Amino acid sequence: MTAPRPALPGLAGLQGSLFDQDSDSGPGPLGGLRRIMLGDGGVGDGGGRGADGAWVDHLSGWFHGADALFEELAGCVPWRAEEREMYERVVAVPRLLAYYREGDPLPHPALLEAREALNGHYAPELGESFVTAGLCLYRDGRDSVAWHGDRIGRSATEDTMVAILSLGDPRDLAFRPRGGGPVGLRLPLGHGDLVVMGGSCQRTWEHAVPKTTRAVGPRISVQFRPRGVA
Ligand SMILES: O=C(O)CCC(=O)C(=O)O
Ligand SMILES: [Fe+2]
Repeated sequence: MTAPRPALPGLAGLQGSLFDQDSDSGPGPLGGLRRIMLGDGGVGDGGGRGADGAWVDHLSGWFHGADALFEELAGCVPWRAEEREMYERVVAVPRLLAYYREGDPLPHPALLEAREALNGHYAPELGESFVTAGLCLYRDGRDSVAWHGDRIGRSATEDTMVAILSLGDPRDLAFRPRGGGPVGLRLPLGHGDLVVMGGSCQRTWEHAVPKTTRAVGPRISVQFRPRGVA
């Protein structure tokens, strides 16, 4: 039996030692980004998969003052519980959500700075800008997101990018080839980390945040996407 949980996490769950004390939150330089190729000779290529042009960029500790940002987002974002049709069934989504469409004011100025920094770095390669922001709150290790690709809209047929700022307790972001198979990459996302999924990643690979029995507190994921990608 699962214990009932409050709609919002208690911030007491946060481990103080994990967080820096800087109250001014913002993105740092992107020079330290590391690109990991998926398939095609990269990770998860055990089955001799052909070139699929999927990649993931990762940068640990991109954000400074990430604890202040976490607390402000946890407290001021209008988090919603949702149901979603998945595999032709309606299921409760085990995480809380908020969505900012193109042109909507973002809930914190540091997220605007993050988006500007990402656009400055990636727009030449992406050919457009990140414009929407999806926020997810994983209250504890029972919250998760199942295997999926962000394939609603243009990303069903075109290469694109989805950039994620991870805040709060660490959780793994796992990757496997579309349709199943062994996990090709398990990326532990820490407080203030940046991960960017690019190329054909949404079409040819799936990602998930698996449930964990580890004692983890809340995590917030901020996903920046271009127009028409969800
Ligand atoms: O929690 C994350 O960082 C991943 C979220 C995700 O994959 C999604 O919302 O599409
Ligand atoms: Fe996703």
